[in-house]
Amino acid sequence: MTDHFASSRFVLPAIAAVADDALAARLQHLLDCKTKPLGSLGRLERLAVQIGLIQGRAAPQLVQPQLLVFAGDHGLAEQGVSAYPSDVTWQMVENFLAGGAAVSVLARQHDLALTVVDAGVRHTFEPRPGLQLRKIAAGTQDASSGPAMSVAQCEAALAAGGETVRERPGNAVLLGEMGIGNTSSASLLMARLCGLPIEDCVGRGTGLDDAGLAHKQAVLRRALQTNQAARAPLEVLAAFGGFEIAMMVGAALQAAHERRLIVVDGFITSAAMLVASVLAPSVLDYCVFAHRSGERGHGLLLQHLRAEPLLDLQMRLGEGSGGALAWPLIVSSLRLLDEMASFESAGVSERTAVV
Ligand SMILES: O=C(O)c1ccc[n+]([C@@H]2O[C@H](COP(=O)([O-])O)[C@@H](O)[C@H]2O)c1
Ligand SMILES: Cc1cc2nc[nH]c2cc1C
Repeated sequence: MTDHFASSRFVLPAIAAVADDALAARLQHLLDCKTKPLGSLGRLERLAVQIGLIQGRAAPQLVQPQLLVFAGDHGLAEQGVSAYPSDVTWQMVENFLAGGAAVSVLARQHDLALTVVDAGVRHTFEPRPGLQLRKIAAGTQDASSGPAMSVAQCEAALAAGGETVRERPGNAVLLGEMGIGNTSSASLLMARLCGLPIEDCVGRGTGLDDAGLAHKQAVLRRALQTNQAARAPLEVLAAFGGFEIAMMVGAALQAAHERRLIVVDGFITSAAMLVASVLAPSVLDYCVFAHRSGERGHGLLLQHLRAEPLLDLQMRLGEGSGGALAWPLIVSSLRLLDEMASFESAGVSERTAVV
């Protein structure tokens, strides 16, 4: 346990750093022996090495990938910081479950087990398969007039996120989210934890126009001012909130503890990984950042995390859609490591030594 948790019920899971120079060299050697010019699989080679290190073996495999979409509502949305009304959050949860959302299509296409988690939606859902009811409260409080949630609620959300992962099988989790107003939460977390001007961290979210963006910036400046005193990681998370964001933090910490691969989606999911990395820096060893979202601020956040996203499709949808799209690339990196012939086995001439 670290100091942050001195008086808390949430226990930070132990996370091992994945550094193993001998295994990294072995994995790279295996890739270098494959029938291809040295290094020619580029980013896919680093990906295969990373997953090998996470699993601590030279023949890594991915089994039963779990796509977890955490949903929550935001009191801050009442300040007009989104182009859409809060009701879209619960309506989209229904759409995820009915199979009609982008992430539902992609999860089907790529055989990803999709679970939607009600982290704090302002709506009562009927229980059904594929839906986990873990509501902390019916939406957060308005962060422009006080903390979005109490520290106790924040801890409960972290714990619930961890339990969601613990209960699921497999060795890979893809994280996604749904919550009208949550780009505001993500921007506030980024500004406070990275020490950046809020203007560099704010974008148009679901599609604000210029006036809407200016208004959003003014509201977020007020939220930062109101929560001026929040500096410790858990206080910052509680102040700027998002029950779905806090649950993604807990889910990532638990996944890394269990040495599972974590596939990170867009801006909001990355902000959750920022919080997780402040609590436990080695969590980033377990993360693959699926894409650079079109949301202003995401590029800078990825730079801050020293993350190298796999894709840039100018998407800004969330839901875990970027993670689901990156999944086949991740699988391919391991198939290439496993199945490609070596120069020796295929009888192909090796690189000529330059004299
Ligand atoms: O993933 C992203 O980068 C991303 C960028 C912009 C918007 N979103 C999605 O849009 C919603 C938040 O946007 P907003 O404008 O309501 O703050 C939320 O449901 C997110 O999943 C997601
Ligand atoms: C329709 C809609 C779908 C979404 N999916 C994730 N965020 C979203 C926001 C809106 C508005």
